[in-house]
Amino acid sequence: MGICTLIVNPSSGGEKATGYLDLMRTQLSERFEEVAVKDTEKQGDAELFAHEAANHGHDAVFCMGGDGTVNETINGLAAAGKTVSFGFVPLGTVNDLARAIGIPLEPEQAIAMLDKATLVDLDIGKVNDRYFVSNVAAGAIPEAVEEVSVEQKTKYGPLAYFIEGGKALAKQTMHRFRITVDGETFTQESPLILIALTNSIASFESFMPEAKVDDGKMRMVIFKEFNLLDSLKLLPQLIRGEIKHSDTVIYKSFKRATIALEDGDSLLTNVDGDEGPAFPLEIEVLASFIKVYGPAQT
Ligand SMILES: Nc1ncnc2c1ncn2[C@@H]1O[C@H](COP(=O)(O)OP(=O)(O)OP(=O)(O)O)[C@@H](O)[C@H]1O
Repeated sequence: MGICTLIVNPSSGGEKATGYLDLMRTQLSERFEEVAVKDTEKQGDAELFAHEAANHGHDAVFCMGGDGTVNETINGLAAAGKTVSFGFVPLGTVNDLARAIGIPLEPEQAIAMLDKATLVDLDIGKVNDRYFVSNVAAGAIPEAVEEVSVEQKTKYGPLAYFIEGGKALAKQTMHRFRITVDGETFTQESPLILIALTNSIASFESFMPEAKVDDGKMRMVIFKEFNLLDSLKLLPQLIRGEIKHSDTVIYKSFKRATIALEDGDSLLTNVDGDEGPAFPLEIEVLASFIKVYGPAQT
């Protein structure tokens, strides 16, 4: 048995969370003798609540929310450095970690899954002083993602990111990066660098099919300057999950990397869907760092 904390972001996914609270509380009561529910009110609350729960010796921390809430909860747990199990009900637009682990995207099913859930190992990433569970992006796409409005998300769902991202890539703003990947240093001009910890990026599950949640590695995809013909070649490769074979990208599988911006521009980064740290970036994978409730293995 034991004690758990349930962090709820009432604003996530069009204010769906509160409607599932009773169901989730009942489910957790089957496993834990005490369930402490904490509602978030603003940015940083989920991180603080997770950190407190870990320091108070709670056995597990769950959250209900989108990727932002999941990221904050992981940051709170990782910074506390205690062994606390993690679980979540995906309520956002994108839900990349849920897709990677195989947690149902339908909240009722995700809650029901906890009945027979098993704890699985999960790699997490660290970029400068922040932790992440899914991806880091630098370049045109992160600049564009900041522009996606709540109205666009509601109307188009994850497609909103692709529309804005596609428009931004078409503009082809190149930046000069100095990159070190597991000891190898090179310089490359690129409009976009993506670092993926799991298979799914912006809800696109076949982006990196070879990425497993506990393989102790990350993948870096550095897009080269490309013309219309290149992008027509790239699209089917993307859809088939073969981006690593594309000659329009440089692909690296790695454990540790640094990325510096050489051309003096400032450039936004995006970490798990929200604005990330400034350059230079120091990135590393923390293999099997946390245990997460996932579907029972058959
Ligand atoms: N009570 C609240 N009211 C409004 N905003 C909140 C509240 N609590 C937390 N937040 C904000 O919600 C953000 C996280 O939202 P989250 O990503 O979980 O859901 P979402 O935006 O619906 O999902 P997605 O990003 O997948 O669209 C936090 O960064 C925080 O700023």
